[in-house]
Amino acid sequence: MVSISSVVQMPPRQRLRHKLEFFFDHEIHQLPPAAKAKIIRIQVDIDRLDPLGWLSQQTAEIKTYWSDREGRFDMAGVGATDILHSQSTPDFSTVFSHMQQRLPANASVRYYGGFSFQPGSSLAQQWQEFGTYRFVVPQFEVYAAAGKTYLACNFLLSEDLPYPQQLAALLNQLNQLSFTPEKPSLRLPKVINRQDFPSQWGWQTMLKKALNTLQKDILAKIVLARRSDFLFSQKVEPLSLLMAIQQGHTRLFRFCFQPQAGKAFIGASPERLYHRLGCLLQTEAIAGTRPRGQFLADDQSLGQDLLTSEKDNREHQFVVHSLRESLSQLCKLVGLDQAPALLKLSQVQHLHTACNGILVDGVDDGKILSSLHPTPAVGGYPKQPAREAIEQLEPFERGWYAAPVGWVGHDNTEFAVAIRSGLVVNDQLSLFAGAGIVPGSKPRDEWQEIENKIRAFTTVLNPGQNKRRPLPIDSKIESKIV
Ligand SMILES: C=C(O[C@@H]1C=C(C(=O)O)C=C[C@H]1O)C(=O)O
Ligand SMILES: [Mg+2]
Repeated sequence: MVSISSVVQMPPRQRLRHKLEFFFDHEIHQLPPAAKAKIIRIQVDIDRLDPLGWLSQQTAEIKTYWSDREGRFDMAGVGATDILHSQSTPDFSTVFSHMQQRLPANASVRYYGGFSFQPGSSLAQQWQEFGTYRFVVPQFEVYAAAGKTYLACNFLLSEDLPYPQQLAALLNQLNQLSFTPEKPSLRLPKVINRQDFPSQWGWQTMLKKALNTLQKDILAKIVLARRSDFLFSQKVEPLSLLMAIQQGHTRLFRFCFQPQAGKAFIGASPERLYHRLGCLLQTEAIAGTRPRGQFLADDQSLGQDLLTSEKDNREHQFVVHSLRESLSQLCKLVGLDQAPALLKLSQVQHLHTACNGILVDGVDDGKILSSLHPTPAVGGYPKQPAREAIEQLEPFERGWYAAPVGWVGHDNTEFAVAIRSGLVVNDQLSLFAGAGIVPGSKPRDEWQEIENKIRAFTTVLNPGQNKRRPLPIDSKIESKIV
């Protein structure tokens, strides 16, 4: 028997091992049968540890990272206790209810993952492992919240194996984790080639077609994206790239979904699709863009220009209008900002409108997600013709770009919109970003707008290029009436 004081001083692995052994020896027998069918989480407090840095040192194939925009928690996950994964069209409500059945009433147990942008369409080869949806409960987590760090183990009990064997399997996995004090490497291999899809010339042609359709058709806004492929001199570590693009204290959703070694979808998105806590729903419109200025004065004048731009406000209002439409169906009470404010990020500034609601009884995540996604911030308006036009016009498949990614908890769900994101496959990175096209859009300006949006990535890929003085990154949204 180990005394309490010696347990406190033990390194993380031993502490978790003792707690797991204690659980299997004593506590498991008192568990009600209903609890045995759900995910069980055993966790210990550990000394402060950066979850992302820790994750980058793990050798596991399956890795998951999620960092909350509001700074509520950071989760670095290794392995998978449960995986929901499919290549076919999902029924959203069934996917969510499957997760809910296995989630215990423990707020920190979550499924992490997402859906593809067009879950109704087949997936290109490079997105197969991600599927039309993929959600994972990590086997082990380094989890940081409210100034504390934890090491946690999640597991499902099996009825077919004796408990000692199940414990032994978990301890074996625990032994594979690494806890080295070394600082993770931020070094990225050299970029040896960049190719854009479409090319700048192809973009002009594509936008001409889109602008023609906007004139003739019922389509009022379409968001078109570009893919920029980077080839590195050697394999690139997705988490090193994610660490490298962490700039200042910008409030972003940062994520990495790595279903297998050498393949990961990473990103740092400013945009929330929705957050649900019980019946409280939070969503937002983010659309309309200017770069950040070099100096405070031109930064402010770019912001002012954005707030008063007729074209950007038009782009923005399609999103607001569509949110209003969706929330009028989903909610019994809706609150919306009266006018857009500026959201300042490290490289660009956007128009932002916050939107909240109280859900009608019985509205589940499946209904919320299928009603909101894709918002006209990443799809277009009206939604269906916009989706079809995107499929026709874009020369690549979006896969998980601009799709809902996030987590599902016991009575709490959050999805971000997976923009400012990239797919890493061994020595290649495909970066994605798009721009809202409305009548009056100029192909060259929209090309540049996208270039600005991926600058958080491109500055770290080409060190020395695009250097500019960092301006204050305002974490709060500057309220101004247009
Ligand atoms: C589609 C993207 O961004 C969206 C398009 C914006 C715009 O066109 O002004 C602004 C923010 C996002 O809603 C992207 O970054 O890929
Ligand atoms: Mg725009």
